[in-house]
Amino acid sequence: MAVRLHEIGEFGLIARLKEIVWRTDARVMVGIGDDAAVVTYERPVVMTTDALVQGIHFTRDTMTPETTGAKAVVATLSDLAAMGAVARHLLVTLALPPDTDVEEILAMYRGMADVCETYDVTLIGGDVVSTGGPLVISVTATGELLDKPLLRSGAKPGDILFVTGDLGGSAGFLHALFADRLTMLMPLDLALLRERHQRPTPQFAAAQILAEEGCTSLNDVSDGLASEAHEIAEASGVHLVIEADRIPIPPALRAYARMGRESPLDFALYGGEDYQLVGTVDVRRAGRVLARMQASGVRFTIIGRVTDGAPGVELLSQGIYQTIEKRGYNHFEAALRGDKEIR
Ligand SMILES: Nc1ncnc2c1ncn2[C@@H]1O[C@H](COP(=O)(O)OP(=O)(O)OP(=O)(O)O)[C@@H](O)[C@H]1O
Ligand SMILES: Cc1ncc(C[n+]2csc(CCOP(=O)(O)O)c2C)c(N)n1
Ligand SMILES: [Mg+2]
Ligand SMILES: [Mg+2]
Ligand SMILES: [Mg+2]
Repeated sequence: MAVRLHEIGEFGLIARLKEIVWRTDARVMVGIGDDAAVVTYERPVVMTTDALVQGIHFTRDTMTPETTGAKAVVATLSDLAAMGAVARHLLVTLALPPDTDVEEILAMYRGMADVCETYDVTLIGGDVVSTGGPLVISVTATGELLDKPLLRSGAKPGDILFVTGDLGGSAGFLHALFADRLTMLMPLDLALLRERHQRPTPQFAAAQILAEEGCTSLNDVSDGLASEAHEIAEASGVHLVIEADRIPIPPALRAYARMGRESPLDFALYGGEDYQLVGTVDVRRAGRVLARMQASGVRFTIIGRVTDGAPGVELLSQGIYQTIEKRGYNHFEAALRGDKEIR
C-alpha cells in the first residue's frame, strides 16, 4: 500500500529526504536542519535556478520519478556549466499535491542524489509546500568560478560556432511517444532517444576546457539551438551562420524522422532540452580546443561561424542561406495553444 504524504507530514518527509542526500562536504558549515544553510566559498559565486512542472516538463508517461529528480538538477547545473562555473550546492523546493505517494518523492530524491554524487554537489536545503495544482520542483544551484564567467556576449566576427554532444534526441523521443510511434523504433534507437530525454547530462568537462582555453560566448541548449543561437547573436551584436549539414544529429533520430517524414533538423533547431553547450571560439584557438575536447572524450562539433551584419541567425543548407527565426520552446505560447505535442 502506498504511503501518502499527509500520513508522514512535512517533517517526516524532510527527515527521509535528508537521509537520501546526506554527504560529507567540507564547504558546508550548516546543512539541512536549521533556518538556513551556511557555506564557505573562496571565489566568485554563480547562482541560478530552474523549475520543472508536472504536465509541462514531465508526465508519468515521459519520465520516471527517479529521472525527473535527476533531470531537475541537471537542468539547473547546465546553466552553471554554461557560465564556466564548478557546481557546489543545491536548494530544492517541492510543491506537492497532498495525495502524492511518498515513495515517488523518495525516488525523485534518489535521482537527485545520484547526480549530486557524480558532479560533487551537495544538496543543503530547500522547502516543501502543498499545492492544489501540479507537482513543481524548483532547483537553485550555486557554483564557483575558477576563472572569468563565460557570457553570451563576446562572440566576434571570424569566430567559429560550436556545439557539444548531439541535438534533437530529447524532442524526438517526446514526438515518438506523443505520436504513439515508440514501437516503430529499433530497440537501440528507442533506448538512445529515451536516454536523451530522460537522462541529459550537464557539460562540465567541456565547460572547464572552454574556461581554460577561452571561449568568446557560451549558452546551454534548453529551448533549442535556434533560440540559443539567437540569444548569443543578440547579446554579442553579431550574425551567425549555421551549416545545416554540420549539426550533430543522432542516427537514431534520423531513423525516426525518416519514418514519419519529419525533419530531423527541426528537432535539433526547435526541440530543446538537450542541455548541450553552444558557443563561439576564436578561430585561432579552435584547433587546440577541439584536440582537448577529443582527448577528454567530449563530442565537439564546429557547426558554423560568426560574421558581421545585423544580429540574427542564418542556416546554410544545400548552398542556400535562409534566416531562421528565434523559435523554440516558449512557455506562454505553448500554454495558449494548449500543447500536448511539441513542434
Ligand atoms: N522570475 C525571474 N525573476 C528575475 N529574473 C529572472 C526570472 N526568470 C528568469 N530570470 C532571469 O532571466 C535570465 C534568463 O533566464 P532563462 O530562464 O531564460 O535562462 P535559462 O535558464 O538559460 O533558460 P531555460 O529556463 O530555458 O533553461 C536569467 O538571468 C534569469 O536569472
Ligand atoms: C510532457 C512534456 N511536454 C513537453 C515537453 C517539452 N518541453 C517542456 S519545457 C521545454 C523547454 C525547456 O524548459 P524551460 O524553458 O523551462 O527550461 C520543452 C522542450 C516536455 N519535456 N514534457
Ligand atoms: Mg531558466
Ligand atoms: Mg541557460
Ligand atoms: Mg536553464
